Amino acid sequence: MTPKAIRISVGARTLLALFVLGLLLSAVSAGWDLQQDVKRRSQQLVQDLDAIPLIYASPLLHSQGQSQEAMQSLLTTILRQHELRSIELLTRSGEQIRAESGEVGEPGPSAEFALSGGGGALKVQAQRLTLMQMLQHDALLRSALGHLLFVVLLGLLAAVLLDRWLLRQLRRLSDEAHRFEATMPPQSLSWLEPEDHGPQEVLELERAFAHVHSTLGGELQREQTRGRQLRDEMVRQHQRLAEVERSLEAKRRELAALERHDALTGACNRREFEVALRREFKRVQRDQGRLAIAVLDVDHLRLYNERHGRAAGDALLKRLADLLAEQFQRDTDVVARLGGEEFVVLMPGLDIRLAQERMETVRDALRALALSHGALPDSNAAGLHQDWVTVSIGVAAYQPGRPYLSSQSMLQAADEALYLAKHTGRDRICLAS
Ligand SMILES: Nc1nc2c(ncn2[C@@H]2O[C@H](COP(=O)(O)OP(=O)(O)OP(=O)(O)O)[C@@H](O)[C@H]2O)c(=O)[nH]1
Repeated sequence: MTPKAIRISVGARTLLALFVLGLLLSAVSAGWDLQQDVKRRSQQLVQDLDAIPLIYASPLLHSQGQSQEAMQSLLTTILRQHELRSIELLTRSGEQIRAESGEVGEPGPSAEFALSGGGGALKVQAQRLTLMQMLQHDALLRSALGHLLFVVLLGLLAAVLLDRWLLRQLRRLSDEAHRFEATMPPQSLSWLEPEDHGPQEVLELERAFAHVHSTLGGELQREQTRGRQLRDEMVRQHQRLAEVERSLEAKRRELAALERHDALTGACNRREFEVALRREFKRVQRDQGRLAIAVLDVDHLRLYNERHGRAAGDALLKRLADLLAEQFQRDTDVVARLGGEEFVVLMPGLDIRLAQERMETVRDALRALALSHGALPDSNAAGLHQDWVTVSIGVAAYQPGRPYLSSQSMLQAADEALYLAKHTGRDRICLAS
């Protein structure tokens, strides 16, 4: 087993972390002690300065009776002995003698003393010691600082190891959790680098994470499948609804057509005709144009029904409606069944003569069909009647010089003309007067 293969538990790593913390605390404490020591040394320096006049009062007084070189030598000795920056003696005769260490850098504290017995004054200035100077002079301090550095380095090393062994893997696990995508397959241990040997707890955490991942993924897939099925069902229902709507629309159109057309013959019904008549009548009144109406009635339909049956009578009515539809194909023409065996044709733009001509054409076309009646009352009376189905027609027209007050009075005039045609022998056209 290589050293890398040894797994270190989270507990051990926590201990390591506590150790690092302890080291750091020791380092801080040592740094604090060092600072206090420096402060103490500064105070000591001031006290040393105060002691100088007391220690050297007598030699200084005595030296003033000697040569300047002797005084200079004494000052230099004191300077070196106490590691001063400078020392200056003002003799009682007013002479000024000075000795300097020649050190550069920041000056330390200074003090001035009057020498007892009228021996003049002494001015001293200490040298402020830098950390390096202190270290040079103090072996104990050097040793303390060395230990402090060692502890700090050890702490840093331990922190790096802690980060590599625990925190980095926890960070990766956290990243993985952020990138969590339930629809993607779980990545198992792939997020650990091959050379990584994470703590057991982290591996178990990762396994638990992968388990939750795969469970959620499965659940999500089931939900997605259910969602798809619901969507498909909705599409099917939507299509069914659309089919029902289409069929409803077709029925509605059929119904609308039935509302406007006669079920047996397919011609317009009475209501549709009346709407058209009112519309065209207003127009002709406004434009002072022409509008003709012809009312047609099958002659002796009752007898025909009795002879051939009602279904044959229906077929006859349908035949007549088709004939009229063929004859009147303009957009403005309206062919309608008023009820029973009675039809009406609305002919905008035609005066009474033209309408009569068109009706003659209808009669010719009906005759050309040669629909045998077979039950006409006088069919056997030679020369009076042919044995064909015939129609009687009454025609009325709105035209200049022949206006009607209303569409109804115009229709009534056509009806009266039809009545006349019926009562003057049928199979003919009568014009409204
Ligand atoms: N087959 C069929 N017959 C109908 C229809 N509507 C009405 N009739 C018949 O048409 C006949 C109309 O009879 P009448 O009013 O006496 O008129 P007619 O027999 O045609 O004689 P005239 O009109 O005087 O020439 C009745 O017998 C009705 O039953 C229908 O839709 N189909």
